[in-house]
Amino acid sequence: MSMSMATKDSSWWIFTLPAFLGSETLLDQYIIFSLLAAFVSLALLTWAFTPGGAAWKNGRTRGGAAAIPGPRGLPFIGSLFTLSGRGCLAHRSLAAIASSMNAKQLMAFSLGSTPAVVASDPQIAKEILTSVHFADRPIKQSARSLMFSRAIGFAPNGTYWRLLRRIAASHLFAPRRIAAHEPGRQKDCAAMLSGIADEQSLNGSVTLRKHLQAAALNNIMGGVFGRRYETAADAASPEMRELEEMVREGFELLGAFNWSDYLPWLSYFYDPSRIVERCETLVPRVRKFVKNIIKEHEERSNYGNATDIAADFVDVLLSLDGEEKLNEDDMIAVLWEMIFRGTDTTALLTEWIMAELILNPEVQSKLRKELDSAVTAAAGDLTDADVAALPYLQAVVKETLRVHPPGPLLSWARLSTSDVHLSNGMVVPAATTAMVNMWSITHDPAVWAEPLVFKPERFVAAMGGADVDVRGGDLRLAPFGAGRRVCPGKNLGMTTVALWVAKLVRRFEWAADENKPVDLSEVLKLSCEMKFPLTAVALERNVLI
Ligand code: HEM
Repeated sequence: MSMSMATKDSSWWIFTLPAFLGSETLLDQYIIFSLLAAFVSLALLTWAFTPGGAAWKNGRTRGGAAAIPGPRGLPFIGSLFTLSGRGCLAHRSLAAIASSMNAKQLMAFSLGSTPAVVASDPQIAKEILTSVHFADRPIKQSARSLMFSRAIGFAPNGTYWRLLRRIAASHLFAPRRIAAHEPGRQKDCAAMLSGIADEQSLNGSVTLRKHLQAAALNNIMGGVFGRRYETAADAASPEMRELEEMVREGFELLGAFNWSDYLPWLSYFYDPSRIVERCETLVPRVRKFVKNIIKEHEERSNYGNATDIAADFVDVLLSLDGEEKLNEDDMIAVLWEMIFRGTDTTALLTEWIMAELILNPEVQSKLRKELDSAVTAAAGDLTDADVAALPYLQAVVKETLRVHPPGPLLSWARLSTSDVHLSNGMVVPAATTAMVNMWSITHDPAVWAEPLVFKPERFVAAMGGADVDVRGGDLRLAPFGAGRRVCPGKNLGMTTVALWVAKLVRRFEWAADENKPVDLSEVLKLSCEMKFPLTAVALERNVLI
């Protein structure tokens, strides 16, 4: 009897739902269920018929004469997995998808509810980076929490951002300011070389990264804060420890992939890396640290002297008057940002260069020959000016920027502020996040012959190569971006790296460590760095440096 009842009416359990869900009537439940089902079906249907995924609904990819192709990704989250995950190399995954979909010029994809495009073609990349409608950036939650929305990199395009760029351009990055800080740079470099020599004689090999990071931090701290940590005691001081720890934590927070940036509702209950909490802990530490330095400058009260060519950037900011005067929080944001932008990029680019020089001994000896004859000609130590005039050295730096661009997706994306019409007939709608896959362009055989071969000669005019402008003028190789938001630190970065490489190669012969062969695997964090820090044998040469 009970058996037949069960078979006759197998939906009896529905009548128990109101009790479980605490609802008064069954009708409520049906309505909720139907609405939910309708919503999910609609979302799935939208997703199924939308190139680029759900964030591109309502035909947003088809605003121009040509539609923007792109992968649908997964329902609701779109292509988030392409960018997230441990060991994920987003530049390579995006390049592979763009190539398979014939979407190198421009590809649409969805990052949760955020519509995004990526250009892997020099012409379209140029149009995006130089467009006035792409002069904003989307800002991550961590960057906003760490005050970066008031710093140069994330400040929206407008009066405040233009003011910051102008101040930085004339007081921090102008060629004469860079030249004025050369003595400090030479000192940091000399300290790095002796640290390397000591480690080599102690261990028989050198792990280069920590030496480069310390020199990079000192270089920025010197130019920006007027403070260097030169002696062993300085380097081990609690202040330096605190600084290093804050920088490391900041890098981790800014580099971490945060799902809530693209699925904002997740932030209410899912924050596995505790990003919000960690930012809240870090900010007061940063404030205290930077405020102390500002206070010391104020007490010295000679910042009226900021026109002094060797003044540091704190002096300059303190000396601003009237409408240009920044409040304390803005100053902290701007100063703190410089440390983040300026340290890892120069250190990790130099590490890639040294790795390539070890793997390509013939390039290393050719470079050393050029350096040795330059020292003879300069009748003394190598200066920034000598180094800038060495074509092979400059070509080695450029070739490394090509093979290992530190920001393979140019690090910080752009945001369109109105519809942008491109020369290929496509239209990028307003409020779209745009990336440029510089790595894909620099590895494209249609753009560069034998793209996987490390060949600095391709940049030396006298060796049949091309003199390519890497500072934003030629989108075949624009590792510093281009347009009005191009990297303002490009000259400082190039000068520093070229000087370091010149001195490293002149003072030591570099060879692979047999126990730890050079491994060019990448890891993409805030920038793209060597996954396994470079360890090498540095044999001291008998030269005056
Ligand atoms: C090898 C060294 C470096 C590389 C490869 C690099 C790369 C980049 C890239 C790709 C961008 C985005 C550009 C764009 O959107 O078009 C950028 C922006 C920026 N970089 Fe650099 N950078 C380097 C060194 C530096 C240094 C040394 C500093 C400062 C001390 C610096 C400060 C900045 C700032 C403030 C921005 C934001 C500009 C804005 O949004 O207006 N960079 N950098």
